[in-house]
Amino acid sequence: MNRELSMSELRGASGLAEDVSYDAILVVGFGGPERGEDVMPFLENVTRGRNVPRERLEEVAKHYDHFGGRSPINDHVRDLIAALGPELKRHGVMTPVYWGNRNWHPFLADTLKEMEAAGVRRALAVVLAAYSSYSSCRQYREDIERAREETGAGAPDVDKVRVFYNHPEFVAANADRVREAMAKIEAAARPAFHVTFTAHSIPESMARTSRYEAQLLETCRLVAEEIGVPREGWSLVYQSRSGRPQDPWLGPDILDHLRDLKGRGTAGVIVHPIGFLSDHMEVLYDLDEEARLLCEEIGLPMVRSRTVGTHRGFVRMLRELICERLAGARSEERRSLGQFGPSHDVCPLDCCLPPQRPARAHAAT
Ligand SMILES: CC1=C(CCC(=O)O)c2cc3nc(cc4[nH]c(cc5[nH]c(cc1n2)c(C)c5CCC(=O)O)c(CCC(=O)O)c4C)C(CCC(=O)O)=C3C
Ligand SMILES: [Fe+2]
Repeated sequence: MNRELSMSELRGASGLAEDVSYDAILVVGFGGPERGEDVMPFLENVTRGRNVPRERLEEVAKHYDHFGGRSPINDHVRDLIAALGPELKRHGVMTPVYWGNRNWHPFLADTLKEMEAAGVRRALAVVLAAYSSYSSCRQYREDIERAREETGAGAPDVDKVRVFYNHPEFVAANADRVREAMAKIEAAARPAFHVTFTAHSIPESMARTSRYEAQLLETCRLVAEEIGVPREGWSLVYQSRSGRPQDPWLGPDILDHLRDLKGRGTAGVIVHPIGFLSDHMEVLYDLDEEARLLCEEIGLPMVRSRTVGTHRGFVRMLRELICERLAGARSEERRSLGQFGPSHDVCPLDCCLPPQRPARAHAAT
């Protein structure tokens, strides 16, 4: 069988009475700094072992400094959990909700220790990333495993909910956000506006080991369909490119795309960050500062649409993803739209493998 066995399958295979229940939910975030002195240590955590040049780090540090060293992302997760808890209770789910981040406090390892102390044996992780890639799937799982090792023998088992890019509630929530943005444009001008979906760029070597691009395109297509925008009326582009300039990353870059739209005589643009779940630093800086400034320079009217954030439908979807797992592996309720079907609960062994990093064979001359 070409996939990792979950603890429940292992227990099932051993013939022991199978307990498919989880005794905690673990929300897993990216993490972000909340004060100036945390910016550099945070950036070092994010980029450890990753081929990101020092100059890029210093540049990104300035983005954070621009906002007083505070990323809003942790507040967004606090708000999301504050909405998710009552939503679960309304549906009879009393399971406690914990929160741990990959790159900043509260760190996963600290949360797992707290969970162990509270007697949690088995947790269901809600990873706050909608699409599959090494960065947005496997790296979260690796970081959870590292945190479990750090916690020791008593660390809870952690399974992860499926990626939800094609969940009807996710598509509908994104469509709603684009409609909100459209409402800000005068009705007569609206049809001439282009809808530009943006996502975090990743190295092409990373894109090759996952379904990131295909999933993004699918979500864009489904959202465009829901809001009635024809194929020529929308584009998927990429933002927040990092890494070394000589390594190819997914494009087109949003800034080149905006210039191109202007060149084609487009009346205006709605920019929707479909690749992100909240209006965090990559949205506030790379879109609201950088892209907006360019649009002002070239005279292209731009409306930035909001991410799903705490949209009620998005919160409902998270509750549904949790409930379908609590209901047991054989649950028939796995909603999805489009051509790909619901993604797997348990990642196959080759899911979102790390990119092949260029290795230096001999000293550069
Ligand atoms: C696919 C993807 C998502 C979406 C899925 C998900 O949400 O997980 C995402 C989200 C985010 N990325 C974020 C921040 C950063 N990402 C960086 C760097 C990188 N991201 C990458 C990919 C992604 N990133 C990659 C391939 C790199 C290169 C280094 C590496 O190979 O890992 C860097 C380093 C500096 C730089 O930009 O060079 C920072 C600071 C924040 C927090 C914002 C805040 O603080 O408010 C969030 C939510
Ligand atoms: Fe990132």
